[in-house]
Amino acid sequence: MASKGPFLAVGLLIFLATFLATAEFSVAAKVPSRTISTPFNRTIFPSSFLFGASTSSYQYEGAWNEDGKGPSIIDTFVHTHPEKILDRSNGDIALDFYHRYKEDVKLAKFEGLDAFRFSIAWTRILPKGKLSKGVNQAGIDHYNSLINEIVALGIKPLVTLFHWDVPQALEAEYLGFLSPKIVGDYTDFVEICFKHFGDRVKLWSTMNEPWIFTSTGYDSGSLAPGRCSAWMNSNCSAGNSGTEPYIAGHNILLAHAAAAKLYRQKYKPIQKGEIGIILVSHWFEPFSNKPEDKRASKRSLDFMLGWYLHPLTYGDYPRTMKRLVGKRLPKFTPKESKLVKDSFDFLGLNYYTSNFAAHLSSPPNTVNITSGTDNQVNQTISRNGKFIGDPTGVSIFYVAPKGLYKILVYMKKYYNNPPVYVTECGMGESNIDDVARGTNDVQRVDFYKRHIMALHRSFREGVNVKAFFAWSFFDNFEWGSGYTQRFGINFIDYKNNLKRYPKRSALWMKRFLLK
Ligand SMILES: N=C(CCCS[C@@H]1CC(=O)N(Cc2ccccc2)C1=O)N[C@@H]1O[C@H](CO[C@@H]2OC[C@@H](O)[C@H](O)[C@H]2O)[C@@H](O)[C@H](O)[C@H]1O
Repeated sequence: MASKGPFLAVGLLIFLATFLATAEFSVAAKVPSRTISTPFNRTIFPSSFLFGASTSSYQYEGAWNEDGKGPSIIDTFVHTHPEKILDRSNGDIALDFYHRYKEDVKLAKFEGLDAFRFSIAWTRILPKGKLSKGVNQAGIDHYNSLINEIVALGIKPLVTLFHWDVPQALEAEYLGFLSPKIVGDYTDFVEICFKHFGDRVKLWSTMNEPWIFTSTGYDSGSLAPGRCSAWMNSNCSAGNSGTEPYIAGHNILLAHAAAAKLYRQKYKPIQKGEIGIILVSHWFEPFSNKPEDKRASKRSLDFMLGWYLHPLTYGDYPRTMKRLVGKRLPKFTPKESKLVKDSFDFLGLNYYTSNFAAHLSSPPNTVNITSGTDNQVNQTISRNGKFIGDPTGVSIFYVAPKGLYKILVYMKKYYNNPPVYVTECGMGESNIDDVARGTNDVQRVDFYKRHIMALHRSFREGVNVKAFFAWSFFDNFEWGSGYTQRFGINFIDYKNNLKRYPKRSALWMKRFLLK
Protein backbone atom coordinates (compact mmCIF):
# COMPACT_ATOMS: atom_id res chain seq x y z
CA MET A 1 0.00 0.00 0.00
CA ALA A 2 1.41 3.47 -0.78
CA SER A 3 2.26 5.55 2.29
CA LYS A 4 2.24 9.37 2.42
CA GLY A 5 6.04 9.26 2.51
CA PRO A 6 6.69 8.86 -1.21
CA PHE A 7 4.36 11.75 -1.99
CA LEU A 8 6.33 14.12 0.27
CA ALA A 9 9.60 12.97 -1.32
CA VAL A 10 8.05 13.46 -4.71
CA GLY A 11 6.81 16.87 -3.59
CA LEU A 12 10.33 18.07 -2.84
CA LEU A 13 11.57 16.71 -6.11
CA ILE A 14 8.72 18.40 -7.90
CA PHE A 15 9.63 21.75 -6.39
CA LEU A 16 13.22 21.41 -7.60
CA ALA A 17 12.19 20.15 -11.00
CA THR A 18 9.58 22.91 -11.34
CA PHE A 19 12.35 25.44 -10.91
CA LEU A 20 14.38 23.63 -13.58
CA ALA A 21 11.40 23.43 -15.87
CA THR A 22 10.75 27.14 -15.42
CA ALA A 23 14.36 27.93 -16.32
CA GLU A 24 14.11 25.55 -19.27
CA PHE A 25 10.83 27.08 -20.34
CA SER A 26 12.17 30.64 -20.37
CA VAL A 27 15.35 29.50 -22.13
CA ALA A 28 13.30 27.54 -24.64
CA ALA A 29 11.39 30.72 -25.48
CA LYS A 30 14.69 32.20 -26.72
CA VAL A 31 15.80 29.07 -28.62
CA PRO A 32 16.36 30.40 -32.20
CA SER A 33 15.51 27.09 -33.91
CA ARG A 34 11.95 27.14 -32.55
CA THR A 35 11.59 30.65 -31.20
CA ILE A 36 8.08 31.16 -29.88
CA SER A 37 7.10 34.75 -30.62
CA THR A 38 3.90 34.88 -28.55
CA PRO A 39 3.28 33.23 -25.17
CA PHE A 40 2.80 29.55 -25.85
CA ASN A 41 0.36 28.30 -23.24
CA ARG A 42 -3.16 26.95 -22.98
CA THR A 43 -4.70 30.41 -23.47
CA ILE A 44 -4.15 30.07 -27.24
CA PHE A 45 -7.01 27.54 -27.05
CA PRO A 46 -10.59 28.18 -25.86
CA SER A 47 -11.05 27.86 -22.09
CA SER A 48 -13.34 24.86 -22.76
CA PHE A 49 -10.51 22.95 -24.45
CA LEU A 50 -9.48 19.93 -22.39
CA PHE A 51 -5.91 18.84 -21.74
CA GLY A 52 -5.43 15.43 -20.16
CA ALA A 53 -3.48 12.21 -20.00
CA SER A 54 -4.54 8.68 -20.91
CA THR A 55 -4.20 5.31 -19.22
CA SER A 56 -5.74 1.86 -19.60
CA SER A 57 -6.85 -0.91 -17.24
CA TYR A 58 -4.53 -3.74 -18.22
CA GLN A 59 -1.46 -1.55 -18.62
CA TYR A 60 -1.86 0.22 -15.24
CA GLU A 61 -4.00 -1.57 -12.67
CA GLY A 62 -2.30 -4.85 -11.80
CA ALA A 63 -4.42 -6.81 -9.29
CA TRP A 64 -5.13 -9.08 -12.25
CA ASN A 65 -7.07 -11.61 -10.15
CA GLU A 66 -8.04 -9.58 -7.08
CA ASP A 67 -11.45 -8.70 -5.61
CA GLY A 68 -13.37 -11.09 -7.84
CA LYS A 69 -11.94 -10.00 -11.21
CA GLY A 70 -12.19 -12.73 -13.86
CA PRO A 71 -9.43 -13.44 -16.42
CA SER A 72 -9.33 -11.48 -19.67
CA ILE A 73 -7.80 -12.71 -22.93
CA ILE A 74 -4.79 -10.52 -22.16
CA ASP A 75 -4.21 -12.32 -18.85
CA THR A 76 -4.39 -15.62 -20.71
CA PHE A 77 -2.19 -14.38 -23.56
CA VAL A 78 0.68 -13.03 -21.44
CA HIS A 79 0.65 -16.10 -19.17
CA THR A 80 0.72 -18.57 -22.06
CA HIS A 81 2.93 -16.57 -24.48
CA PRO A 82 5.61 -14.76 -22.43
CA GLU A 83 7.85 -15.11 -25.51
CA LYS A 84 5.63 -12.56 -27.31
CA ILE A 85 6.55 -9.87 -24.78
CA LEU A 86 10.05 -8.44 -25.26
CA ASP A 87 11.04 -8.69 -21.57
CA ARG A 88 8.72 -11.65 -20.90
CA SER A 89 6.83 -9.43 -18.41
CA ASN A 90 3.09 -8.99 -17.85
CA GLY A 91 0.53 -6.76 -16.15
CA ASP A 92 -0.17 -8.98 -13.12
CA ILE A 93 1.08 -6.10 -10.95
CA ALA A 94 1.77 -3.42 -13.60
CA LEU A 95 1.90 -0.03 -11.80
CA ASP A 96 -0.34 -1.17 -8.92
CA PHE A 97 -2.71 1.62 -9.96
CA TYR A 98 -5.56 -0.52 -8.58
CA HIS A 99 -4.28 0.23 -5.07
CA ARG A 100 -2.44 3.56 -5.58
CA TYR A 101 -4.99 5.51 -7.65
CA LYS A 102 -5.83 7.99 -4.87
CA GLU A 103 -2.24 9.28 -4.75
CA ASP A 104 -1.91 9.07 -8.52
CA VAL A 105 -4.92 11.22 -9.35
CA LYS A 106 -3.62 13.81 -6.86
CA LEU A 107 -0.46 13.98 -8.99
CA ALA A 108 -2.67 14.57 -12.04
CA LYS A 109 -4.26 17.47 -10.19
CA PHE A 110 -0.86 18.87 -9.18
CA GLU A 111 0.19 18.76 -12.84
CA GLY A 112 -2.85 20.78 -13.84
CA LEU A 113 -4.70 18.21 -15.95
CA ASP A 114 -8.30 19.05 -16.84
CA ALA A 115 -9.17 15.45 -17.68
CA PHE A 116 -8.02 11.91 -16.95
CA ARG A 117 -8.70 8.99 -19.29
CA PHE A 118 -8.90 5.44 -17.97
CA SER A 119 -10.57 2.21 -19.06
CA ILE A 120 -12.87 -0.12 -17.14
CA ALA A 121 -11.90 -3.80 -17.11
CA TRP A 122 -14.93 -5.74 -18.32
CA THR A 123 -14.04 -8.71 -16.09
CA ARG A 124 -13.91 -6.62 -12.91
CA ILE A 125 -17.61 -5.90 -13.49
CA LEU A 126 -18.66 -9.19 -15.13
CA PRO A 127 -15.98 -11.77 -14.21
CA LYS A 128 -17.39 -14.31 -16.67
CA GLY A 129 -18.28 -11.69 -19.26
CA LYS A 130 -22.03 -12.25 -19.05
CA LEU A 131 -24.71 -10.59 -16.93
CA SER A 132 -26.33 -14.00 -16.40
CA LYS A 133 -23.09 -15.28 -14.80
CA GLY A 134 -23.08 -12.57 -12.14
CA VAL A 135 -22.06 -9.00 -11.40
CA ASN A 136 -19.00 -8.33 -9.21
CA GLN A 137 -19.97 -5.59 -6.74
CA ALA A 138 -16.31 -5.14 -5.70
CA GLY A 139 -15.56 -4.09 -9.27
CA ILE A 140 -18.36 -1.52 -9.26
CA ASP A 141 -17.15 -0.26 -5.88
CA HIS A 142 -13.58 0.12 -7.17
CA TYR A 143 -14.48 2.22 -10.19
CA ASN A 144 -16.98 4.26 -8.16
CA SER A 145 -14.14 5.11 -5.79
CA LEU A 146 -11.75 5.96 -8.64
CA ILE A 147 -14.33 8.19 -10.31
CA ASN A 148 -15.16 9.89 -7.01
CA GLU A 149 -11.46 10.67 -6.41
CA ILE A 150 -11.11 12.12 -9.93
CA VAL A 151 -14.29 14.21 -9.77
CA ALA A 152 -13.57 15.44 -6.23
CA LEU A 153 -10.35 16.99 -7.57
CA GLY A 154 -12.30 18.84 -10.27
CA ILE A 155 -10.90 16.63 -13.04
CA LYS A 156 -13.15 15.29 -15.84
CA PRO A 157 -13.04 11.49 -16.35
CA LEU A 158 -13.04 10.17 -19.93
CA VAL A 159 -13.88 6.47 -19.67
CA THR A 160 -12.93 3.88 -22.28
CA LEU A 161 -15.23 0.88 -22.07
CA PHE A 162 -13.00 -1.52 -24.01
CA HIS A 163 -9.21 -1.35 -24.20
CA TRP A 164 -8.77 -4.87 -25.61
CA ASP A 165 -9.42 -6.90 -22.43
CA VAL A 166 -12.15 -9.29 -23.67
CA PRO A 167 -13.41 -11.69 -20.97
CA GLN A 168 -11.66 -15.05 -21.38
CA ALA A 169 -14.98 -16.82 -20.73
CA LEU A 170 -16.48 -15.25 -23.88
CA GLU A 171 -13.39 -16.12 -25.95
CA ALA A 172 -13.77 -19.72 -24.74
CA GLU A 173 -17.53 -19.84 -25.36
CA TYR A 174 -17.78 -18.21 -28.80
CA LEU A 175 -14.37 -16.72 -29.79
CA GLY A 176 -15.15 -13.24 -28.51
CA PHE A 177 -15.37 -10.57 -31.23
CA LEU A 178 -15.39 -13.22 -33.94
CA SER A 179 -19.01 -13.85 -32.97
CA PRO A 180 -21.96 -11.44 -33.24
CA LYS A 181 -23.05 -12.88 -29.87
CA ILE A 182 -20.61 -10.47 -28.23
CA VAL A 183 -22.86 -7.52 -29.12
CA GLY A 184 -25.42 -8.57 -26.50
CA ASP A 185 -22.90 -9.33 -23.77
CA TYR A 186 -20.97 -6.10 -24.46
CA THR A 187 -24.18 -4.07 -24.32
CA ASP A 188 -25.08 -5.65 -20.97
CA PHE A 189 -21.63 -4.71 -19.65
CA VAL A 190 -21.72 -1.09 -20.80
CA GLU A 191 -25.24 -0.63 -19.42
CA ILE A 192 -23.97 -1.50 -15.93
CA CYS A 193 -21.31 1.21 -16.41
CA PHE A 194 -23.79 3.82 -17.66
CA LYS A 195 -26.14 3.03 -14.78
CA HIS A 196 -23.57 3.09 -11.95
CA PHE A 197 -21.11 5.74 -13.20
CA GLY A 198 -23.05 7.90 -15.67
CA ASP A 199 -24.06 10.50 -13.07
CA ARG A 200 -20.36 11.58 -12.88
CA VAL A 201 -18.91 10.31 -16.18
CA LYS A 202 -19.92 12.56 -19.10
CA LEU A 203 -17.36 11.40 -21.68
CA TRP A 204 -17.61 7.76 -22.81
CA SER A 205 -15.59 5.94 -25.47
CA THR A 206 -16.97 2.53 -26.42
CA MET A 207 -13.70 1.20 -27.82
CA ASN A 208 -9.97 1.91 -28.05
CA GLU A 209 -8.30 1.47 -31.43
CA PRO A 210 -10.24 -1.32 -33.14
CA TRP A 211 -7.55 -1.22 -35.85
CA ILE A 212 -4.77 -2.24 -33.48
CA PHE A 213 -6.93 -4.82 -31.72
CA THR A 214 -7.84 -6.51 -35.02
CA SER A 215 -4.41 -6.23 -36.66
CA THR A 216 -2.39 -7.42 -33.67
CA GLY A 217 -4.99 -9.86 -32.32
CA TYR A 218 -6.14 -11.49 -35.56
CA ASP A 219 -3.61 -10.69 -38.30
CA SER A 220 -0.07 -10.74 -36.84
CA GLY A 221 -1.11 -12.56 -33.66
CA SER A 222 1.32 -10.37 -31.70
CA LEU A 223 -1.32 -9.48 -29.09
CA ALA A 224 -4.37 -11.13 -27.51
CA PRO A 225 -6.16 -13.24 -28.55
CA GLY A 226 -3.04 -14.08 -30.61
CA ARG A 227 -4.78 -15.52 -33.68
CA CYS A 228 -3.22 -15.63 -37.14
CA SER A 229 -2.72 -17.86 -40.16
CA ALA A 230 -0.40 -20.84 -39.71
CA TRP A 231 1.89 -19.61 -42.49
CA MET A 232 2.60 -16.47 -40.39
CA ASN A 233 4.78 -18.72 -38.17
CA SER A 234 3.86 -16.54 -35.19
CA ASN A 235 3.09 -19.45 -32.89
CA CYS A 236 -0.68 -18.92 -33.23
CA SER A 237 -2.91 -21.83 -32.26
CA ALA A 238 -5.53 -20.91 -34.86
CA GLY A 239 -6.76 -18.09 -37.05
CA ASN A 240 -6.94 -16.65 -40.54
CA SER A 241 -5.05 -13.39 -41.11
CA GLY A 242 -7.01 -12.71 -44.29
CA THR A 243 -10.52 -12.95 -42.89
CA GLU A 244 -10.66 -12.72 -39.08
CA PRO A 245 -9.43 -9.10 -38.73
CA TYR A 246 -12.43 -8.03 -40.86
CA ILE A 247 -14.91 -10.21 -38.98
CA ALA A 248 -13.73 -8.93 -35.60
CA GLY A 249 -13.71 -5.34 -36.87
CA HIS A 250 -17.28 -5.69 -38.15
CA ASN A 251 -18.54 -7.01 -34.81
CA ILE A 252 -16.68 -4.22 -32.98
CA LEU A 253 -18.58 -1.66 -35.06
CA LEU A 254 -21.90 -3.41 -34.34
CA ALA A 255 -21.14 -3.60 -30.61
CA HIS A 256 -20.13 0.06 -30.59
CA ALA A 257 -23.33 1.06 -32.38
CA ALA A 258 -25.51 -0.95 -29.99
CA ALA A 259 -23.83 0.69 -27.00
CA ALA A 260 -24.21 4.16 -28.51
CA LYS A 261 -27.90 3.53 -29.27
CA LEU A 262 -28.52 2.35 -25.70
CA TYR A 263 -26.74 5.34 -24.19
CA ARG A 264 -28.46 7.87 -26.45
CA GLN A 265 -31.94 6.42 -25.95
CA LYS A 266 -31.89 5.49 -22.26
CA TYR A 267 -29.14 7.42 -20.44
CA LYS A 268 -28.08 10.53 -22.38
CA PRO A 269 -31.46 12.33 -21.95
CA ILE A 270 -30.97 12.26 -18.17
CA GLN A 271 -27.17 12.16 -17.77
CA LYS A 272 -26.38 14.64 -20.59
CA GLY A 273 -23.04 13.02 -21.48
CA GLU A 274 -21.37 12.28 -24.82
CA ILE A 275 -20.46 8.92 -26.33
CA GLY A 276 -17.81 8.28 -28.95
CA ILE A 277 -15.22 5.81 -30.18
CA ILE A 278 -11.41 6.11 -30.23
CA LEU A 279 -9.62 5.29 -33.50
CA VAL A 280 -5.94 5.30 -34.36
CA SER A 281 -4.27 6.33 -37.57
CA HIS A 282 -0.91 7.37 -38.91
CA TRP A 283 -0.71 10.13 -41.51
CA PHE A 284 0.54 8.81 -44.86
CA GLU A 285 2.65 11.10 -47.06
CA PRO A 286 2.80 10.10 -50.78
CA PHE A 287 6.26 8.68 -51.48
CA SER A 288 6.39 10.77 -54.67
CA ASN A 289 4.19 13.14 -56.67
CA LYS A 290 3.23 10.26 -58.96
CA PRO A 291 -0.56 9.83 -59.10
CA GLU A 292 -0.22 6.17 -58.04
CA ASP A 293 1.60 7.18 -54.85
CA LYS A 294 -1.00 9.84 -54.09
CA ARG A 295 -3.63 7.14 -54.48
CA ALA A 296 -1.52 4.86 -52.25
CA SER A 297 -1.59 7.52 -49.53
CA LYS A 298 -5.39 7.71 -49.71
CA ARG A 299 -5.67 3.88 -49.68
CA SER A 300 -3.47 3.72 -46.58
CA LEU A 301 -5.80 6.15 -44.81
CA ASP A 302 -8.82 4.16 -46.00
CA PHE A 303 -7.41 0.92 -44.58
CA MET A 304 -6.34 2.37 -41.21
CA LEU A 305 -8.73 5.26 -40.44
CA GLY A 306 -11.51 4.73 -43.01
CA TRP A 307 -11.99 1.04 -42.10
CA TYR A 308 -13.93 2.34 -39.08
CA LEU A 309 -14.57 6.02 -39.75
CA HIS A 310 -16.21 5.40 -43.15
CA PRO A 311 -18.95 3.13 -41.72
CA LEU A 312 -19.34 5.48 -38.75
CA THR A 313 -19.84 8.43 -41.11
CA TYR A 314 -21.36 6.95 -44.27
CA GLY A 315 -22.68 3.53 -43.15
CA ASP A 316 -20.33 1.44 -45.30
CA TYR A 317 -16.69 0.50 -45.80
CA PRO A 318 -14.48 2.60 -48.12
CA ARG A 319 -14.76 1.72 -51.82
CA THR A 320 -11.06 0.82 -51.93
CA MET A 321 -11.54 -1.78 -49.17
CA LYS A 322 -14.57 -3.29 -50.88
CA ARG A 323 -12.62 -3.52 -54.15
CA LEU A 324 -9.40 -4.96 -52.73
CA VAL A 325 -10.72 -7.18 -49.92
CA GLY A 326 -13.75 -8.42 -51.88
CA LYS A 327 -15.74 -11.30 -50.38
CA ARG A 328 -13.52 -11.37 -47.27
CA LEU A 329 -15.02 -8.06 -46.16
CA PRO A 330 -18.33 -8.48 -44.28
CA LYS A 331 -21.33 -6.58 -45.62
CA PHE A 332 -23.58 -4.29 -43.58
CA THR A 333 -27.26 -5.13 -43.78
CA PRO A 334 -29.41 -2.01 -44.30
CA LYS A 335 -30.37 -2.17 -40.61
CA GLU A 336 -26.72 -2.46 -39.49
CA SER A 337 -25.67 0.38 -41.78
CA LYS A 338 -28.34 2.64 -40.27
CA LEU A 339 -27.25 1.64 -36.73
CA VAL A 340 -23.54 2.34 -37.32
CA LYS A 341 -23.87 5.55 -39.38
CA ASP A 342 -23.58 8.70 -37.19
CA SER A 343 -23.34 6.56 -34.02
CA PHE A 344 -20.98 8.95 -32.21
CA ASP A 345 -21.11 12.36 -30.52
CA PHE A 346 -17.32 12.76 -30.73
CA LEU A 347 -14.45 10.93 -32.32
CA GLY A 348 -11.31 10.06 -30.39
CA LEU A 349 -8.12 10.10 -32.49
CA ASN A 350 -4.87 8.46 -31.36
CA TYR A 351 -1.90 9.80 -33.33
CA TYR A 352 1.73 8.67 -33.00
CA THR A 353 3.56 9.04 -36.28
CA SER A 354 3.50 9.29 -40.07
CA ASN A 355 4.70 7.00 -42.86
CA PHE A 356 5.45 7.39 -46.57
CA ALA A 357 3.09 5.51 -48.89
CA ALA A 358 4.15 4.06 -52.25
CA HIS A 359 1.97 2.07 -54.65
CA LEU A 360 2.81 -1.63 -54.66
CA SER A 361 2.55 -2.70 -58.30
CA SER A 362 3.19 -6.40 -57.56
CA PRO A 363 0.05 -8.54 -58.03
CA PRO A 364 -2.06 -8.96 -54.88
CA ASN A 365 -1.36 -11.90 -52.60
CA THR A 366 -3.39 -14.92 -53.58
CA VAL A 367 -1.65 -17.48 -51.38
CA ASN A 368 -0.54 -16.05 -48.02
CA ILE A 369 -3.38 -13.55 -47.63
CA THR A 370 -3.23 -11.03 -44.77
CA SER A 371 -5.26 -7.91 -44.07
CA GLY A 372 -1.92 -6.12 -43.67
CA THR A 373 -1.15 -6.28 -47.39
CA ASP A 374 -4.63 -5.85 -48.82
CA ASN A 375 -4.05 -2.12 -49.26
CA GLN A 376 -1.32 -2.76 -51.88
CA VAL A 377 0.85 -0.05 -50.36
CA ASN A 378 4.48 -0.08 -49.31
CA GLN A 379 4.53 1.98 -46.11
CA THR A 380 7.98 3.21 -45.07
CA ILE A 381 9.55 5.49 -42.46
CA SER A 382 12.09 6.97 -44.84
CA ARG A 383 12.30 8.25 -48.39
CA ASN A 384 15.52 8.44 -50.38
CA GLY A 385 17.52 7.87 -47.20
CA LYS A 386 15.73 10.59 -45.17
CA PHE A 387 13.51 9.65 -42.22
CA ILE A 388 10.02 11.14 -42.02
CA GLY A 389 10.97 12.76 -38.70
CA ASP A 390 13.32 12.64 -35.73
CA PRO A 391 13.87 9.08 -34.47
CA THR A 392 12.58 8.09 -31.02
CA GLY A 393 13.25 5.16 -28.72
CA VAL A 394 10.54 3.23 -30.57
CA SER A 395 11.81 1.93 -33.89
CA ILE A 396 8.50 2.41 -35.74
CA PHE A 397 7.67 5.88 -34.40
CA TYR A 398 9.29 9.04 -35.76
CA VAL A 399 8.40 12.56 -34.61
CA ALA A 400 6.04 13.94 -37.28
CA PRO A 401 3.84 16.72 -35.86
CA LYS A 402 2.82 17.90 -39.32
CA GLY A 403 1.07 14.55 -39.74
CA LEU A 404 -1.21 15.36 -36.80
CA TYR A 405 -2.18 18.63 -38.48
CA LYS A 406 -2.72 16.91 -41.84
CA ILE A 407 -4.84 14.04 -40.55
CA LEU A 408 -7.05 16.42 -38.58
CA VAL A 409 -7.57 18.58 -41.69
CA TYR A 410 -8.21 15.37 -43.69
CA MET A 411 -10.94 14.34 -41.24
CA LYS A 412 -12.49 17.81 -41.51
CA LYS A 413 -12.50 17.59 -45.30
CA TYR A 414 -13.61 13.98 -45.85
CA TYR A 415 -15.58 13.13 -42.70
CA ASN A 416 -17.78 16.21 -42.07
CA ASN A 417 -15.49 17.88 -39.52
CA PRO A 418 -16.61 15.78 -36.51
CA PRO A 419 -15.91 16.89 -32.93
CA VAL A 420 -12.45 15.36 -32.34
CA TYR A 421 -10.70 14.60 -29.06
CA VAL A 422 -7.03 13.73 -29.59
CA THR A 423 -7.09 10.94 -27.00
CA GLU A 424 -3.52 9.68 -27.34
CA CYS A 425 -0.35 11.35 -28.61
CA GLY A 426 3.12 10.65 -27.30
CA MET A 427 6.56 9.20 -27.81
CA GLY A 428 8.55 6.40 -26.23
CA GLU A 429 12.09 5.92 -25.05
CA SER A 430 13.73 2.53 -24.70
CA ASN A 431 15.96 0.88 -22.16
CA ILE A 432 16.10 3.72 -19.64
CA ASP A 433 16.26 2.51 -16.07
CA ASP A 434 17.59 5.28 -13.85
CA VAL A 435 15.44 8.07 -12.44
CA ALA A 436 17.77 10.95 -13.34
CA ARG A 437 17.95 10.06 -17.04
CA GLY A 438 14.34 8.97 -17.20
CA THR A 439 12.94 12.20 -15.74
CA ASN A 440 15.11 14.44 -17.94
CA ASP A 441 12.95 13.82 -21.03
CA VAL A 442 13.93 16.88 -23.06
CA GLN A 443 12.87 15.27 -26.37
CA ARG A 444 9.38 14.62 -25.02
CA VAL A 445 8.99 18.31 -24.06
CA ASP A 446 9.91 19.22 -27.63
CA PHE A 447 7.53 16.51 -28.93
CA TYR A 448 4.59 17.96 -27.04
CA LYS A 449 5.37 21.57 -27.94
CA ARG A 450 5.48 20.69 -31.63
CA HIS A 451 2.35 18.53 -31.59
CA ILE A 452 0.33 21.09 -29.64
CA MET A 453 1.46 23.75 -32.14
CA ALA A 454 0.30 21.48 -34.98
CA LEU A 455 -2.98 20.92 -33.16
CA HIS A 456 -3.42 24.68 -32.78
CA ARG A 457 -2.76 25.19 -36.50
CA SER A 458 -5.56 22.74 -37.32
CA PHE A 459 -7.83 24.50 -34.82
CA ARG A 460 -7.09 27.88 -36.47
CA GLU A 461 -8.10 26.32 -39.80
CA GLY A 462 -11.51 25.31 -38.49
CA VAL A 463 -10.94 21.72 -37.33
CA ASN A 464 -13.45 20.92 -34.60
CA VAL A 465 -10.83 19.72 -32.14
CA LYS A 466 -11.84 19.81 -28.44
CA ALA A 467 -9.13 18.06 -26.42
CA PHE A 468 -5.60 16.74 -26.27
CA PHE A 469 -4.55 13.78 -24.10
CA ALA A 470 -0.96 12.66 -23.69
CA TRP A 471 -0.09 8.99 -23.93
CA SER A 472 0.67 8.35 -21.27
CA PHE A 473 0.29 9.61 -17.69
CA PHE A 474 2.82 7.06 -16.41
CA ASP A 475 5.36 4.75 -17.99
CA ASN A 476 3.45 1.47 -18.17
CA PHE A 477 3.17 -2.06 -19.61
CA GLU A 478 3.67 -1.36 -23.33
CA TRP A 479 2.13 -4.51 -24.79
CA GLY A 480 4.65 -6.37 -26.94
CA SER A 481 7.47 -4.23 -25.55
CA GLY A 482 6.63 -4.89 -21.90
CA TYR A 483 8.33 -2.36 -19.58
CA THR A 484 11.26 -1.71 -21.94
CA GLN A 485 9.55 1.31 -23.50
CA ARG A 486 8.54 4.41 -21.55
CA PHE A 487 5.75 6.72 -22.85
CA GLY A 488 4.88 8.47 -19.59
CA ILE A 489 5.08 12.12 -18.65
CA ASN A 490 5.71 10.67 -15.19
CA PHE A 491 8.45 8.14 -14.50
CA ILE A 492 7.92 4.78 -12.78
CA ASP A 493 10.90 3.32 -10.95
CA TYR A 494 10.34 -0.38 -11.56
CA LYS A 495 13.39 -1.16 -9.42
CA ASN A 496 12.13 0.69 -6.36
CA ASN A 497 8.55 -0.16 -5.41
CA LEU A 498 7.07 1.47 -8.53
CA LYS A 499 7.86 4.92 -7.12
CA ARG A 500 6.40 7.78 -9.17
CA TYR A 501 8.48 10.78 -10.34
CA PRO A 502 7.28 13.69 -12.51
CA LYS A 503 9.38 14.04 -15.65
CA ARG A 504 10.48 17.32 -17.16
CA SER A 505 7.59 16.93 -19.62
CA ALA A 506 5.01 16.77 -16.80
CA LEU A 507 6.40 19.95 -15.29
CA TRP A 508 6.44 21.62 -18.69
CA MET A 509 2.79 20.56 -19.12
CA LYS A 510 1.96 21.96 -15.68
CA ARG A 511 3.42 25.32 -16.68
CA PHE A 512 1.72 25.22 -20.10
CA LEU A 513 -1.62 24.56 -18.38
CA LEU A 514 -1.41 27.39 -15.84
CA LYS A 515 -4.65 29.37 -16.14
N1 LIG B 1 0.39 2.25 -30.51
C1 LIG B 1 -0.81 2.41 -30.72
C2 LIG B 1 -1.23 2.81 -32.08
C3 LIG B 1 -0.13 2.86 -33.05
C4 LIG B 1 0.30 1.47 -33.40
S1 LIG B 1 0.76 1.34 -35.04
C5 LIG B 1 1.94 0.01 -35.03
C6 LIG B 1 1.27 -1.29 -35.46
C7 LIG B 1 1.59 -2.26 -34.38
O1 LIG B 1 1.27 -3.42 -34.31
N2 LIG B 1 2.28 -1.66 -33.42
C8 LIG B 1 2.79 -2.30 -32.23
C9 LIG B 1 1.73 -2.18 -31.17
C10 LIG B 1 1.26 -3.34 -30.60
C11 LIG B 1 0.31 -3.25 -29.64
C12 LIG B 1 -0.20 -2.04 -29.22
C13 LIG B 1 0.24 -0.91 -29.80
C14 LIG B 1 1.22 -0.96 -30.79
C15 LIG B 1 2.46 -0.34 -33.67
O2 LIG B 1 2.95 0.44 -32.93
N3 LIG B 1 -1.77 2.28 -29.80
C16 LIG B 1 -1.72 2.92 -28.51
O3 LIG B 1 -0.36 3.11 -28.31
C17 LIG B 1 0.21 3.03 -27.01
C18 LIG B 1 1.69 2.85 -27.24
O4 LIG B 1 1.83 1.60 -27.85
C19 LIG B 1 3.16 1.19 -28.00
O5 LIG B 1 3.56 1.56 -29.31
C20 LIG B 1 4.87 1.12 -29.66
C21 LIG B 1 4.98 -0.39 -29.50
O6 LIG B 1 6.32 -0.79 -29.74
C22 LIG B 1 4.59 -0.82 -28.11
O7 LIG B 1 4.61 -2.24 -28.04
C23 LIG B 1 3.20 -0.31 -27.82
O8 LIG B 1 2.78 -0.64 -26.50
C24 LIG B 1 -0.40 1.87 -26.26
O9 LIG B 1 0.21 1.76 -25.00
C25 LIG B 1 -1.88 2.13 -26.11
O10 LIG B 1 -2.50 1.12 -25.31
C26 LIG B 1 -2.51 2.11 -27.49
O11 LIG B 1 -3.84 2.64 -27.38
